[in-house]
Amino acid sequence: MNITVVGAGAFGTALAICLSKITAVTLWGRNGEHAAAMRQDRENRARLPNCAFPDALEISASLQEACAGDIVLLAVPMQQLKHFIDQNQAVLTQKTLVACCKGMDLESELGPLDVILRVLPDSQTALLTGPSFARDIASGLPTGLTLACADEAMGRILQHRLSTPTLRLYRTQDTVGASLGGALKNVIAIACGAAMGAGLGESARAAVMTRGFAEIQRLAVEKGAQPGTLAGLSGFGDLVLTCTSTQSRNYRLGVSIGEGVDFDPTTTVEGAATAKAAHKMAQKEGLDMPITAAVAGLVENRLDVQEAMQRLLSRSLKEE
Ligand SMILES: NC(=O)c1ccc[n+]([C@@H]2O[C@H](COP(=O)([O-])OP(=O)(O)OC[C@H]3O[C@@H](n4cnc5c(N)ncnc54)[C@H](O)[C@@H]3O)[C@@H](O)[C@H]2O)c1
Ligand SMILES: O=P(O)(O)OC[C@H](O)CO
Repeated sequence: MNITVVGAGAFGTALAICLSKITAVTLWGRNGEHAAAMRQDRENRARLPNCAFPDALEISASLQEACAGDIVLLAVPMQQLKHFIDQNQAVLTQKTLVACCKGMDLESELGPLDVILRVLPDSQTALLTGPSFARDIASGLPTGLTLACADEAMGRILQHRLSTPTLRLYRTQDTVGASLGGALKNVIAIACGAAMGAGLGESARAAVMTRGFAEIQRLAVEKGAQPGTLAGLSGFGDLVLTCTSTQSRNYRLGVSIGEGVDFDPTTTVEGAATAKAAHKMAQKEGLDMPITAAVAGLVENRLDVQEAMQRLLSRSLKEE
């Protein structure tokens, strides 16, 4: 049975390359010229250069044609997801929709699955998340991800359909925990990058990462997540990767903020919008999330790193 990957960015391309080694996959991109170039070059030079497509991988610019199978992986940026689902409801009805994006919708503060279900309430949905860089997955390096699906039977099916010899999926029914862990780790990665970019040191980064994890747990548990999910790949695992690697765009945005240099505004950096959405949500819930508030201030240019760190350090002393 065919699997469709929607979104010919770095991550969609990496998943398509990896899965096409075990099953029939069609990668759909919205831009016809880009799709034609990928078909001719047998690689995605724009988003994931030097990762050759397996012969079996099909490329299409027609969503109708690409969505012939039953499973559709959605690898568009979080802030584009609602628009994409709205525009393509007819094609997506009756499909099992696996969101592969990380973040919270800025307008509604919803995660990917709730964004989908608001438009297509009867859809079967799941979330694929966890520590992974597109290039690692495409290169066949060993990777462990979380497949979150509220329906256990469907979760088992997807776990088996989407695992490969190098991509090992763990299953959970806790979609809230998996979603919020993946969304909020990007916010903390921006904070860690900012601390490093400003020369505050690795000890400061470790403190920000750890106290950031406490914030992730606080908000996610309030929203119904299980603490064990946050300790897993989708939470702690992805936090560690994203807060410590210059491969991460969220981390690199933070470094640029800390260094006071410009960052390419066209780069997909999910943590920027998510920081604003999470800050709003925390305020509404009356939750203390000072690092998230600081990152919202940094990305909105209301604060600089020294002010943000001063605010964090001058808070009243407390129990851990
Ligand atoms: N790159 C990674 O290493 C990685 C790893 C894990 C998860 N993710 C997640 O995957 C998601 C996508 O990230 P990416 O790295 O592929 O980003 P990217 O910037 O490389 O690509 C995004 C793609 O989405 C397409 N797109 C944007 N709006 C669209 C729309 N309305 N309709 C159809 N297509 C649209 C763009 O044309 C582009 O091809 C993000 O949520 C990210 O957090 C990325
Ligand atoms: O490049 P980033 O910061 O979007 O991170 C990519 C993945 O989410 C890491 O798991």
